[in-house]
Formats: sequence, structure tokens, C-alpha cells
Amino acid sequence: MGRTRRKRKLRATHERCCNFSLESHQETICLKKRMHELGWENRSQLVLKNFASTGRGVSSVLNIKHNQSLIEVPYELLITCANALETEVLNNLIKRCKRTKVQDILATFLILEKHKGEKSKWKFYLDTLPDELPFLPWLSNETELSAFPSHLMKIAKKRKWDMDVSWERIEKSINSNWTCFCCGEPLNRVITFNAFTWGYAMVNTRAVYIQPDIVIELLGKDLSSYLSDEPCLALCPFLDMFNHSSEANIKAELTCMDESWKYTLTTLNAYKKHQQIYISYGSHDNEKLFCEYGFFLSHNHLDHIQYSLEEIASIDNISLSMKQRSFIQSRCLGDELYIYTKGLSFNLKALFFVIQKPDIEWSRIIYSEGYENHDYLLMYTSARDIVTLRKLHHIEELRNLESVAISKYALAIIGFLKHRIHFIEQILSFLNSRI
Ligand SMILES: C[S@@+](CC[C@H](N)C(=O)[O-])C[C@H]1O[C@@H](n2cnc3c(N)ncnc32)[C@H](O)[C@@H]1O
Repeated sequence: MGRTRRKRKLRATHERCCNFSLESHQETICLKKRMHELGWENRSQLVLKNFASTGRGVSSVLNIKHNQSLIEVPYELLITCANALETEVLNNLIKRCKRTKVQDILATFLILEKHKGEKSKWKFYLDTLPDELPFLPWLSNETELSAFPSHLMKIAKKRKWDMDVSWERIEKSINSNWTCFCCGEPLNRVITFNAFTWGYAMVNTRAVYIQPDIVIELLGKDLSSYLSDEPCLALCPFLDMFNHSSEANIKAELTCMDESWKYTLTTLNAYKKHQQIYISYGSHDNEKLFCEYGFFLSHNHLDHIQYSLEEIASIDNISLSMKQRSFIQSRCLGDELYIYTKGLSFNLKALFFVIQKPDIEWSRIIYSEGYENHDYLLMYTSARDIVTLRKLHHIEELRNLESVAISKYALAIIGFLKHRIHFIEQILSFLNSRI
């Protein structure tokens, strides 16, 4: 290998595993320039960087204080349903495609704008979007889906089904005579299934929530005859570069400042300059993060193992009496049954107690958490049994998946399952320490 190639290879390896600035990249320069022209003031001096731990993300050249405004993006820079419906194609499309979803409209808008290339006024933003699909489990093919762990399979099939239904609705509404105004290409060759999948995944992983009443008020038009949901999603340039942390606390809102609307993020955490600044996408456990955003966190204090009442009852062939059933039902004790690294959820403790002590008056003890030591011992022992069983299931599922794994999606799921097994082992060691 020549010296130049060796140097290049070294640089590529370095870039892959180290933090480095993206400020000199053409996409970042164009994004920031256009946003400044349209009124964005980068008061917190945010910069884009590649971080070894998360990929592209945001930091600042200044220290960021607790309760400081991080970013204020003018409303005109947001891509909402309102912008999308200004385009003739989408306007015609939603009239034929009755009661579309906001996500479908934004996804189709992204495809059309991307297709326009240089002619798109959103090019500065589109160029910052990844071309590659994120690792969303529901983008796997049918063969892989059928080898998924059963719980993930159910979620993934439902999400895939949602997207397929959305695609069918859009596909059916494209008139075969419609052509693209910029190049004359038939629109059904521009809005293809692959393009829609990309747009849909972009909106899924990057859109923010905005108050729908404000969108409707600013648009001055009711969208309810076209939309089956509320216009509560928007794509927000630069703001969609922040990565998620379960430790981050953030206030996000559309606010009117000096007579103009802005989407603002205020951080309730402090950050040192050059450190990655995180936001929160919501109080999500790892399964939710993995299914909706295609990643999971190695330390997520919101992570837990979820159970259903039926699952718990079936493990020990428990048959509940009428009295137990009606108590559980009336107090909703069949919901929110989970175990995390520090213990059992309130409802799971209560459920075990009702199962293990069928003949006493439960309410007083449950609601004062007045359990005795031997009650806890029984609960933790039952918890250990169901957690061990879940671990064995996962080991079996991992073995199955490893025998069919071919795509990057399946490999991502293998990584997720391995992490899940490790997480279960942490829970087991907690339970063992209490028994
Ligand atoms: C809103 S975007 C954030 C910016 C994104 N990293 C980028 O380069 O465009 C959301 C996506 O970022 C990635 N992401 C967000 N938080 C992450 C984290 N803590 N670790 C790894 N990836 C993360 C996931 O791929 C997710 O779908």
C-alpha cells in the first residue's frame, strides 16, 4: 500500500472511531448559511460533530448552563403539513387520498423535494438527511421478521403493516397521468415504494411534535377533512441533529417571540463546551428506542422487562379465583407489570401479593406498601422465575436468529438481543441479592 493510501486509510479509521468536527463539511456550511438567511440566530453557538459513541450530533463552543435556551428555530424553517400542502402535487394527492396521515404527507413531501434536486428550496436541509435507512427492525424482510423474537416480531409486523397501509393509500391516489413539473417524469416513477420507505423512516426518526392548534391557526384552514390525525409533526432543520439520552431533560415548544413563532428547546441540564449536547425524545425504554429510532442505550435507567397478566399466569399455570380477577381488574393491576434493575413495579408487587395471599384483605397492605419480609421473598423468587424464563427464551431466539441473519437489520436485532440478555443478567443478580 502506498503512503497516500495508508494515510487516507488511517484518517478514515481515525474518523470512524473519534470525535471530529463536521463544520467544514459542505452540507453543514449550506445548512447554517440558509438558516441564518431565514432568521436563525445561533446564539448558543452550536456546532455539528461526529461523535464516536453516537455518530453525528451537536455540541457547543460555549459552556451551556442549566435552563438555557439551546435553539430557537423560526417557524418558516419548519416543514409542516402546511408547507407540504402548498405544493400542487400534494394538494391534488390528498384530495384523492381521503384522510391521509401527517407522516405520509411529510414523507411524500421529502421524496418530491429530494427529486427536485437543485430546484428545491429545501435542498439545504435535504442534503443533511442520511441516504441510508436507519436500522428500524420493521424494515426487515418477511423471512427475517419471522425469525424475530416473538415480542419484537409483533411490534415490527404492526409497524410494517402501518407503513404498507400508508403506502397503498398514497400509491392508489397517484394519477398515472401526473408528471413531475421539473422533468416530466411520471410521478408514479418518482414516488416509489423504496422512496416512500426512506421518507417514512426519515419522518419517523426525525420529526418533532408541534402543537396542532397553532399549525391550524397559522394556516388559517381546517385540515380535518383531509387528515385522519392532527397536523402535529414537523421536520426541523438542525434541531433534528440532536441525539437522545435518557438523562436529558428538555423543554420543547412552539412559542411566539417578538411577533414571530419559533420552535424552541431549553435544556434543563448543563453541558461543558465541546461536550455532546443531548435532548430527550421521550421517556422511552430500549425496546421503544430500538423500534422507533433504530438504536438503544447501553445504560438506560428507564429500561425494564415488561410482562402481561396472561404471561405471568401461564408461567406457573395459575388459575385466578373470581375474587382475585375482579380485584386485579378493578384496580388495573394487570397493566404496568415490569421489572427493572432496582426492583418490581408497584403493580407487579401487588399482583404477586394477590396471587400468593389469596385469602386476605389486600388493599390496606398493597396501598401502604406494608409488605413483610417473607412477602418480598416470595415476590422476588417469583420474579426470578419469570425473568430466568425470559432469558432462556432470548437465548433460544438469539440462536435462531443467528442461523438466518443476513442483513444489517437482523444483525442489529442480534446486537439488541445480546444487550437484552446482559440486562436480564443484571436484574437476576439484583433479585438474587434479595433472596
Ligand atoms: C433525530 S436524529 C439525530 C441525528 C442523527 N444522529 C443524524 O446524524 O442525523 C435520530 C437518529 O439519531 C440516532 N441516534 C439518536 N440518539 C442516539 C444515541 N444516543 N445513540 C446512537 N444513535 C442515536 C438514531 O439513528 C436516530 O434514529
